[in-house]
Amino acid sequence: MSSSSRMVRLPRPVTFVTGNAKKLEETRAILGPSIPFQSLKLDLPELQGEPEEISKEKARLAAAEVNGPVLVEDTCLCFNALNGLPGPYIKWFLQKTGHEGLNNLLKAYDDKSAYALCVFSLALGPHVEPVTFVGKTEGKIVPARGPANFGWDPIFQPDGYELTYAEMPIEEKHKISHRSRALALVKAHFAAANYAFQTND
Ligand SMILES: O=c1nc[nH]c2c1ncn2[C@H]1C[C@H](O)[C@@H](COP(=O)(O)OP(=O)(O)OP(=O)(O)O)O1
Ligand SMILES: [Mg+2]
Repeated sequence: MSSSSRMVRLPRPVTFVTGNAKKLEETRAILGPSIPFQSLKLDLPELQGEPEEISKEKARLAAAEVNGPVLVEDTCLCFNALNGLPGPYIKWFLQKTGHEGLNNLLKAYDDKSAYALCVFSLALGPHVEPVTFVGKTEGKIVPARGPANFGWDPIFQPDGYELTYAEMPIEEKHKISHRSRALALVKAHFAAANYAFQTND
């Protein structure tokens, strides 16, 4: 069998759809040239449910919008003392209560442990079932330390580190982050799938 017959041809490169510039920046840095992609800034709806289902539904909506192959991701910050909440609702909790409010949520509990989840979904087109890739990093919630450049980075201290995500050099975050772990699986998927992108040039 020739290698070309095993190729899945896609009409154009994948579009990473996100309204979050920092996600895009990190994803570009982590992927480097490994997967060629375009990006589209679009505020997709904040959905409810389990993380993988939310991410898949985001991909379906994005693929319908783009009418082509898309990559999306949904990020959760889950507190063990709260059985995984705020989880996918972290964006609103952060926006409404801030770093201090998030710490206060755990005041009643000794257990400050938490994990960051990143769920990427790839949909090859509007009518193709999305596939998901999950990356998880365990840590704990601490009073904010470090520059407030990206979301809840100042209050998340990964296990095995004395620094919060915000205090680490970005390369250090990428070594262990929920996002780079999920993207390692995306990369492996692309390497195995041997997609061929038709380009216009
Ligand atoms: O590595 C991270 N370090 C710190 N904060 C982070 C990280 N990754 C996402 N975040 C924040 C952004 C948003 O407040 C929430 C996730 O919500 P989420 O819906 O996935 O992101 P979003 O609405 O900003 O962008 P999108 O258009 O891709 O849905 O956690
Ligand atoms: Mg969102």
